[in-house]
Amino acid sequence: MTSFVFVTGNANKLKEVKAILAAGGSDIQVTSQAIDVPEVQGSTQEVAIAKCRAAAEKLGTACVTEDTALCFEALDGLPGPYIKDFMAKIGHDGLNTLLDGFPTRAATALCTFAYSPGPSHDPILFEGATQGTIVAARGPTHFGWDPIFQPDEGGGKTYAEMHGSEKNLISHRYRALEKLRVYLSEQATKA
Ligand SMILES: O=c1[nH]c(=O)c2ncn([C@@H]3O[C@H](COP(=O)(O)OP(=O)(O)OP(=O)(O)O)[C@@H](O)[C@H]3O)c2[nH]1
Ligand SMILES: [Mg+2]
Repeated sequence: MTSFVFVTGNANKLKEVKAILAAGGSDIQVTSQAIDVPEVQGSTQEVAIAKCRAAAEKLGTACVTEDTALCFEALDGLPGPYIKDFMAKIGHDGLNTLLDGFPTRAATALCTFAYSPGPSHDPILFEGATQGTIVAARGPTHFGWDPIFQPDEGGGKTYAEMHGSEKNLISHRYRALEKLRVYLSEQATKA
């Protein structure tokens, strides 16, 4: 059996991670720690590495962190890793308005899990992406920008309109977590 400490302050992320692993029949046990770690500016990979490194130093043990970015094609990938601040300041309507006048509303939801074997080690990254379109908000509003992201594979529904089990089959988080799961299973077999 494998386990990891997931450093996140986001209850929705934790819930989805547990649901995705359970749906896949994985025996990986997840415990969570809501410690505050700084998030630097930079590429999604630089942000993920710095956050995981800081979390491992603070915890003094191996850990997993996760960063989610929402990248607009028309804006060359922005807001990207800064989506949290954009959501907080301009919300669903503002994010839609931002794209008015551009030829495309295409967007990529990008999830980056980072695994650190412990302090002073380089974190390893696992990325997952889901392509979609930014639309006027539809569906329940309990998780971030779910109501304005309509994945290409979602049969016309936004993430928010999907049942959790539906989102978890095609989501950026599912795709990245699957790579982490395979890596941890391989490590456990080697040990
Ligand atoms: O609609 C959504 N569907 C998702 O699947 C999803 N995953 C993350 N987010 C939001 O995007 C920002 C990422 O920032 P983020 O990666 O720094 O996360 P966070 O600060 O909330 O938690 P953490 O850093 O403690 O893990 C935050 O506003 C999250 O709420 C999502 N919104
Ligand atoms: Mg964060």
